[in-house]
Amino acid sequence: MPESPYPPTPCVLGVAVPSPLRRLFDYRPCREAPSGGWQPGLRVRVPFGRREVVGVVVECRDGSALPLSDLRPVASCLDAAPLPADWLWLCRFAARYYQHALGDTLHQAMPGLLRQGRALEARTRERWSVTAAGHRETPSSLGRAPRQAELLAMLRQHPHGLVSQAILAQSFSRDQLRALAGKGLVARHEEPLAASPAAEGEARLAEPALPLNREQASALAAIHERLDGFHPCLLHGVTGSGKTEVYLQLIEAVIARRRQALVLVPEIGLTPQTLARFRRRFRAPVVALHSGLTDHERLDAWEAAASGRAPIVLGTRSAIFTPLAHPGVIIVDEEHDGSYKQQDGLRYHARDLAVARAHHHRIPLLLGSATPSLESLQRALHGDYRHLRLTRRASRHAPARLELVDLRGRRRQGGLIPPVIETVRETLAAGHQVLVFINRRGFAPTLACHACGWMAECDHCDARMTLHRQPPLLACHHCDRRRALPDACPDCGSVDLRPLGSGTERIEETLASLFPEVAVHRIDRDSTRRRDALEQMLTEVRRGEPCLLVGTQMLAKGHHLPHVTLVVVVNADAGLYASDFRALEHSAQLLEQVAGRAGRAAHPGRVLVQTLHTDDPHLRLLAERGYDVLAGQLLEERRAARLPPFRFLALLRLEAPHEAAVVTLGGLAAEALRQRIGERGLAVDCLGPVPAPMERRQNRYHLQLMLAADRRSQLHEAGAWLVAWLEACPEARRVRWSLDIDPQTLA
Ligand SMILES: Nc1ncnc2c1ncn2[C@@H]1O[C@H](COP(=O)(O)OP(=O)(O)OP(=O)(O)O)[C@@H](O)[C@H]1O
Ligand SMILES: [Zn+2]
Repeated sequence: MPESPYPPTPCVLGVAVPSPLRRLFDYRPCREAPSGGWQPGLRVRVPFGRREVVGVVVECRDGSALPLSDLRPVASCLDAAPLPADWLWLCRFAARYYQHALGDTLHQAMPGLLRQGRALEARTRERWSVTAAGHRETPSSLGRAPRQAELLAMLRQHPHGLVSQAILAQSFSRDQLRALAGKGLVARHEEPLAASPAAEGEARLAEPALPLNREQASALAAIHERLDGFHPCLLHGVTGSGKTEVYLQLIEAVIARRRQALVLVPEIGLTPQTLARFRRRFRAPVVALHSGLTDHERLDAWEAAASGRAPIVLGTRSAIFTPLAHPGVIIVDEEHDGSYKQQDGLRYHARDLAVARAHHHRIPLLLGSATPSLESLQRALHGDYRHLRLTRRASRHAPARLELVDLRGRRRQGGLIPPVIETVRETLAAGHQVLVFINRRGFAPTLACHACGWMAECDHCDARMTLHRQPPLLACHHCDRRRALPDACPDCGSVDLRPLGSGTERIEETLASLFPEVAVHRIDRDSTRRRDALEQMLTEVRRGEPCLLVGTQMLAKGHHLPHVTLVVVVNADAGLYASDFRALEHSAQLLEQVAGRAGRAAHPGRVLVQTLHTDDPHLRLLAERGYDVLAGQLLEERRAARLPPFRFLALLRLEAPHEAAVVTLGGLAAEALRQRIGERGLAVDCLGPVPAPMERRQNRYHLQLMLAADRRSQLHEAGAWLVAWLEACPEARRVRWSLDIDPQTLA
C-alpha cells in the first residue's frame, strides 16, 4: 500500500493558548482534519475555561498525561497550512530564552487579525490592461460609446495596466470596464495589495548606488565574502560615515540572489528619512512594519514577507518576528538603541533575537552603530563578530569633539550660560542652524514653593511632577497622572510658586525671546504627537534657513541635518552618577549621537557640553578621546566589577499595591532559590531582595531580586526553577511578577 502523504491523525494535540501559564494544553483533534493533516503551526479555536480562544498547535502526540476521555476536542482548525515554520521556531526560541509562556509569546508575535482568527492571505486589488485585441482595435469601432473609447485610449498608454482605483478616480465606471472586458479588449488581473511583484525586466535600482569610499568598499567586500552561512559583523562607523549606504548595497546583492533582507531600525516614526531612502533606491517594494499601520496593512505586510513576495522588510523591534520565505540577511541599524528591548510582557531584545535568527537561518547578520553596545563591542573585539570599521565621514569634516563648558557659579538664562548664548548668536549670524539638546520634556522638572520649599510630587509615585505650560498642568512622567496647576502652595498658602530647572518648553521660550528673528522648533514627544508633525518640522529645517532646534533624544536618532553646525548639550550630568550600571554607557552613546548631528555637510561642526563636572574622568575621556576609547575603559570596569557583558543577569521584579505582600514573597523566593542553588551546586548569585530604585510607582510597591552567573546555562537553570516555583507559590497570586533576562535597566 502506498504511504499516505499526510501524517497520521494524532490522538492528542498540544496547544499553546494565550495565557501566562508556561505549559501546553492537550486537546483531541476535531472531526474535520485540515487538508494537509495535523501539524505544528496550525491555529485552532479551542474551549479554554468558559471562553473560546485562538491557540496554536505545537505538538502532535499519541498520548497525554491525562486520560484521553478527559480531553476536550478542538472546536475548529483555522488554517489550511501551518503558520510559517521560521516564525514558530523563533517564538519557541524566545519563549525558552526569556522564560516566557509560549502561548503568550505566539500571541504577541502574530498580527492582531491572526489572533482574532482571520485567514493568512493576501488582500488583492484589480489591475486592468489592454489585450492584444484591444491594441488592434480602431477607436471608431467604439463610436457609439465615446467614454469606452476614451477609457481604452487611456489604458493603452499604460503598458503595465492600471488599478481600478486609479481608473475610477478618472471618472470612468465599472460598467465601462466590464463592457470593454466583454468585448475582449481589456483584461482584469488580481494582484496582492502589499508588495506586488515589480514588473519583469525592469532594473533593480531606481536610483544609482553611490560610489563607495575605500572603507565602505572594504566593509562591503568583507560581508560579500560570505553571503552563505552565519556571519555576524559589527559595522562600527562614526556618525555620518555612510553605514546606510553599505546596508543599501548589501541588500542589492541579497535581492539579486532572490533572497530577502530584514532591516530593523529603532523607530520609523522618528526616521522617516531612512524609509524614504530605501524606497527611493529600490524598484522592488519595501514593506514597512511599524506601529502606525492598520491591522489590515500589518497582516498584508506579514503575508507579503512570509510568501517571499516582499524582498525588503523594514521595521521596528517587533519586526524581528516577521516570517521570511527566503531569508538572505538581517541588518540591525543603531544596534545599541534602547528601543530594541521590550520592557513588558515578553521582555525580548530584538538585536539578540536577530543574532539567534541569523544563526538559525545560516545567513549574515550586520549590526551597525557609531556607538556600539558594550555587549556587541566586546564580541567584536573578542573575534566572535567580524569588526568592520568606518573611521571617516563620507563628507569632508570629521565628527566634532565635545567641548566641556563649566556651569559652576555661572548665571544661566533658560539653562544656558552667556558664552554659550553668544556662540549660538554667532552661528545663527553665519547663516547656520543650532541644535539644543536637553533630555527632559515639559517646562521644568518641577514646581516649588519659594516660601516653604514644598515641591509638586506625584501621590502615586516616588517622583516629582513635571510642570508643563503647553497646556498648563502638572504631569507625572512615570504614571501619567495629571493635576491642575495650584494657585498657591498647598502647604503654606504662599503664592510664590516657581518652576525649578529647565525642560524643552522653557528652553524654547528663552531662545524665542533671545532670538526673535529666527524660528525655534521644539521636538519632543509632546510636540510630535500629531502624525507627521516631526517630518514637517524636519522638512522645514532641511530648507536651510538659520533656525534653532530644541529637543530630547528624539533629535539624536540618525537624522541627517546638513545645516546644523552647532550642538549644545544643556546638561550632561544626569547619567554620570546614576546608580544603574549601564547609565554611563547609555549617556555616552546619547552624547556622541547628538554630537554627531553637527557638521555633517559643507561646514565643520562644534559641540558645547554644559556640565557641573568638567573633571569627571569618564566625561573627559569621552570629550578628549571619543566614544571608542571610553567604551574600552568601561569594558575594563565592567570586567573588574563582574558585570555584563562578562557576566549574565536576570532580574525578578515584584509589585503589588501592598508592601507586605511583596516583601513576604520576595523573602520566600530568595530563600527558596538560595537553597536550590546550594543543592544543585550552581555558581549563581542571588542578590536581594531590595526595593526597586523607585519603590513606589503607580501606587504599587516594587521589589527586585537579582540573579547573576558566569555561565548562561546555569542562570537559565536557576531562572527556570524560580519561575516554576513562583507559578506554584500561593503567596505569588497577589503579586505581579516578571523575570527579565538580560535586563537593560535596573529600574
Ligand atoms: N560613498 C559615499 N559618497 C558620497 N556620499 C556618501 C557616501 N556614503 C554616504 N554618503 C552620504 O553621507 C551622508 C551620511 O551617511 P549616512 O546617513 O549613511 O551615515 P550613517 O553612518 O548612517 O550616520 P549616523 O550613524 O549618524 O546615522 C548621507 O548624506 C549620505 O548620502
Ligand atoms: Zn506618578
